[in-house]
Amino acid sequence: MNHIHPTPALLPEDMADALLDSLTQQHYCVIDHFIADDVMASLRELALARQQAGAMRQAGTSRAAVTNPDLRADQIAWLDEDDAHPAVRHYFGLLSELQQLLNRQLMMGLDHVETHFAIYPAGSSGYATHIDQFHQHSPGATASSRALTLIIYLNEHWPPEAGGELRLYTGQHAAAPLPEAEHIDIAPLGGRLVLFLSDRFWHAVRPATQARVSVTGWFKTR
Ligand SMILES: O=C(O)CCC(=O)C(=O)O
Ligand SMILES: [Fe+2]
Repeated sequence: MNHIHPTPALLPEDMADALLDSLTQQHYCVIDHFIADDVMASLRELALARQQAGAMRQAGTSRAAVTNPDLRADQIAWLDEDDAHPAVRHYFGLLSELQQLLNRQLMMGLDHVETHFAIYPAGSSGYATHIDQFHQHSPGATASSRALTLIIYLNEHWPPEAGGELRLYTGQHAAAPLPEAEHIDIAPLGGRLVLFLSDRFWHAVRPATQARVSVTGWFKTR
């Protein structure tokens, strides 16, 4: 297993500045190498081990009220803040620093986070265009709303032809935009962080030829 050495500040200052600038200006941000390779490898290993152990289940969508792999092909496993695994502790440490930073600098009023691993199997259709706010919450979660979506990709090798991009629609739309509406495509490169305001961005996961591994979270207000 990988050895993880937490430092007093898990989030370097230049990274924090870039993140704040980008979030302020665009309401989303993409930060490469947000987590170190050893942390990524360790989280990835853990996600795959949970899958092997049968601890992941087919994700659902609230709209369909049932699992429907045509809408959403991923399997998920929720993460517990009390998990003693070093990589999970490191991850929650990062989230906590991030939450404090955003509350201090942008007054976001973030109260807590819910987070899960996600694995889209090789050859998956991805995740249809949606907004995160109206989704089913984790068992036992409160009805408070999702304010900020966070995704960290855990893919060691991801060639462009593998697809699987996160398609983020940059315009504001009352209903799901057409596939080619103004957007950016973000490749799920290992260590990359994506943050966006949960109630603002329609987004989709493009079909992928390889298994696509990530950890996704939502910071919620009270
Ligand atoms: O993995 C991604 O890039 C996005 C996942 C997503 O949209 C979700 O889980 O709600
Ligand atoms: Fe989403």
